[in-house]
Amino acid sequence: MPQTNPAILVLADGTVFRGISIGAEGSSVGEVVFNTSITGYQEILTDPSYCKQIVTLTYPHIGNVGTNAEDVESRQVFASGLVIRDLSMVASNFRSTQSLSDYLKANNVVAIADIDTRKLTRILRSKGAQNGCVATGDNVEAALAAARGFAGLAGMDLAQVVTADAPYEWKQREWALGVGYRDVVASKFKVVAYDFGVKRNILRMLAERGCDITVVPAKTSAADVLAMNPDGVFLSNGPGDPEPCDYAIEAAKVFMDKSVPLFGICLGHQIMGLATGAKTVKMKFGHRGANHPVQDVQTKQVMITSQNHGFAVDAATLPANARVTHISLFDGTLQGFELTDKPAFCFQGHPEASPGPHDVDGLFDRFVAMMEKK
Ligand SMILES: NC(=O)CC[C@H](N)C(=O)O
Repeated sequence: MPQTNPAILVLADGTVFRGISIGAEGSSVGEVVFNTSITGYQEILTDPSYCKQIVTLTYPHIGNVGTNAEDVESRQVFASGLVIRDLSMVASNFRSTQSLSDYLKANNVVAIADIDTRKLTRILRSKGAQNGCVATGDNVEAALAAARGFAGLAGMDLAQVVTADAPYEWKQREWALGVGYRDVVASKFKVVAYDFGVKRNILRMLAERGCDITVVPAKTSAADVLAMNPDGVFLSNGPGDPEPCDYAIEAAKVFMDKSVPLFGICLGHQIMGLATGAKTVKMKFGHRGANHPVQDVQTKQVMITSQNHGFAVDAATLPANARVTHISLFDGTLQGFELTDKPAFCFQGHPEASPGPHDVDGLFDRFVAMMEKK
């Protein structure tokens, strides 16, 4: 038998799960959430929107394809911890360069396996998301105190924490088998993308469609962006509560006012909602997974989407010039809207997938068409 180190996950309500450590030594706090995706653990770990969240994967068997240097959505792991049922004993994939456990250790991520993730998920679903602490060892009291000491995500502006320090150019297109990543050769549109915690696959999908992209830090003013003379502005996904991101909400108002083609995803969608005067709310346990049905309310078409959010725009508070375009078929919450008098639209889920289905990637084409028209 290989040697195993004990680890615990303690929820703020006092529930204790005992398992084994499969990552770094130490402890970590955050909001405990669950994701129902079957694949894509490396993309999930490196999605900046998981900053200050401990991610539970409901799929029971994780790690079977190992990890590699390509399947990353940002510069580092952002999830505050990983919780799984069973770690695969072997990593078997032609692209794998490191086992999941070694990857977690190398990236200093505290992670626990061998716990009843079904029980945990049922607790989170019935009581709602709650704060927790994952730690190596068995100091339940310290972990409980840490879990209860975590302030929670409501009111937390994390976009300014994870964003890039300085602007940079993005050239990389989508990954292709046997080729890997290639760079854009000729581009048609100049896009400025706000980095609130941007996932790389969004940038890759824009580059694939002929966009020359300058990524800018979260607090870049609208005036500085307009001085770059963009054909369109993109507002990215990101962690935390959208409401305190007043700098971004102000910038979005300016782009709407000046009729600059504007596209927002996830946190970007919530920021656009707030910019129209609508309100956002914290959801009970949010949406995280790669199998969420979303309906286009005009065509009635149902698409299976990738999701990762814990806040939502309250559709009832949207102004008269906003038209609801998409709703979640799980709970009826708002999934997308557009302005009827401005070239601006947004989506709550993740059209870039990574991981997940590509049913909604037409939204990227829509953004390009909007810039073309302009
Ligand atoms: N993926 C995202 O952009 C998440 C947005 C926001 N942090 C939320 O949880 O709702």
